Formats: sequence, C-alpha cells, structure tokens
Amino acid sequence: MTVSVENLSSVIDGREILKDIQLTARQGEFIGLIGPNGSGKSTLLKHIYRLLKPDTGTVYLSNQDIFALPSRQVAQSLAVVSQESPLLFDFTVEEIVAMGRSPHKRLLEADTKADHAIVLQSLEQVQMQAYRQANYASLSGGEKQRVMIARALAQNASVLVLDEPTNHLDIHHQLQIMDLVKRLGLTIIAALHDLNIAAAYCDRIYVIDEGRIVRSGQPVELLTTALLREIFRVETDIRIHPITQNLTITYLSPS
Ligand SMILES: Nc1ncnc2c1ncn2[C@@H]1O[C@H](COP(=O)(O)OP(=O)(O)OP(=O)(O)O)[C@@H](O)[C@H]1O
Repeated sequence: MTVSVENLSSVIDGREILKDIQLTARQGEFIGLIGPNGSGKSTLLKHIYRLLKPDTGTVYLSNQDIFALPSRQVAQSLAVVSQESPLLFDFTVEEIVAMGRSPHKRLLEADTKADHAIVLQSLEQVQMQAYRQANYASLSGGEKQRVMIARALAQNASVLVLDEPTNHLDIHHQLQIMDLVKRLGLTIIAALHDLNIAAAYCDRIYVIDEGRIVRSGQPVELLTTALLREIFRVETDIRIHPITQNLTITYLSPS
C-alpha cells in the first residue's frame, strides 16, 4: 500500500508547523524521517495517521484521501506506534495487544481462536510472551514500547507508522525490533533520531528542518558530513563499515 503526502501545511496555534510537505512511501518501502528536535516529525506523522487534519494539502492512502475513508478502514490498513503513552492502567499486556484486532471485528464481537493466536504470535515477535498476564502499567518503558509494537503487529496492517520506535529500547531490542519490522516488508514511515539505525534500515530518508522537507534520498547519497553539519550542527566521520557494509556515522563534536 502506498502512502503519499501532497502539499501539506499545518498551522497550530497560529504558527505554521509544517510547510508544503511532499512525501511518498511506495509499497514495501521503509521510509525514515530525520530532523532536529521540534522540526515537525511527530506532527507530520500525526497527519499521516489522521490524528490531525491538514490546513492545506492531502494525505493519500493508496490514492484515496485518508479523510474520505471510514476510520475503520484506515485502522485496518495503517497501524501506529506513537510517542503518546496511552493511559491503559487496568489492562493486561494480552488485553492491550488484543485491542489491535478490533478494526477487524464487529462491535463487541468476542475474540476468536485465530485472534488469540495472532496476539500470542505478536507478543512472541517482540519477546514479551512471558509478560502476557502482567499489568501494562507495571512494565518498564522499553517493555511498554515492545507491547505497543506487538499491538501494531496484531493489527495486521499493510502500513506501519512509527514515531521513534527504538527510544526506550536497549541495544539488543533496538536491533531486534528494527530487524523484525524490516522483515515484515510493510510500507513503513518512521521518525528516527538514531542516524546509524536510519542508515542501516531505511530505503529512503526525508530530512525535515523547521517544518520543511529539505532533502530526501537513499542513505548513502543523502547522509554526508556537510548535511549533518548543516542540519544537526555536528562534525562527523562517515564511512562504509567493512563488515556490515552499512553507512556508519561517528560523531566527532558539535560544530
Ligand atoms: N499541540 C501543539 N501545540 C503547540 N505547538 C505544537 C503542538 N504540537 C507540536 N507543536 C510544535 O510544533 C513543532 C514541531 O513539533 P514536533 O513534535 O512535530 O517535532 P519533532 O520533530 O517530532 O520533535 P522531537 O524530535 O523533539 O520529537 C514544535 O515546535 C512544537 O512545539
């Protein structure tokens, strides 16, 4: 499923937060969104998952205006792991992941065996099956994050929108979750702060600065010392790692 954003602008409290955004994520593409704090990454993702309505411009899901689609259809197609921590105090881990099944069910329809199997498999994929009876509120930040990823997986959507999916995660789980979502082959749009992770996993990256998309391209051509100096104000050494063959960024100093 393709996602595209055309001529999108967004004004919040009289301030233009996003200006004339153009972005396309083709079927199965892993798209990264990088940029400094406050540049507009989360706001753009909120437009893409229909939490915010654009002032001008349109978000298309398979060429259909996302606001013209029934919300249930959007939920069947697009899953989100966001920064907003949901207030889910009185639920077990399993109940929360089962919420991912609701777009595929009728109102008050009970969970089937198939739903249950999908929930368990989703928990196994994020290595949280041992916690399935635990209270969500009692989990650590990283465990909560993995449960939210499991909920998104259980939703079985073809588009995954991820807002900093690896913050809170230890290095093992950062790599494990990124490997997992990459392997699924879904259309993914992810805001990422870790540029080495972005370089390793993204097919294409969009750079956002002060609400505008200022560059886009494949990691190898896009991520240069000049770009990182201009956008992030850091000096870097960038080379292809001899073992991973990934572009690898070493930070030298703030510039
Ligand atoms: N609801 C809101 N009301 C007022 N200002 C907002 C609101 N939401 C976002 N903003 C402002 O819009 C700008 C972009 O915020 P956004 O959260 O999209 O940035 P970001 O790139 O995701 O930042 P970070 O890397 O820090 O997570 C910021 O200056 C922020 O203060």
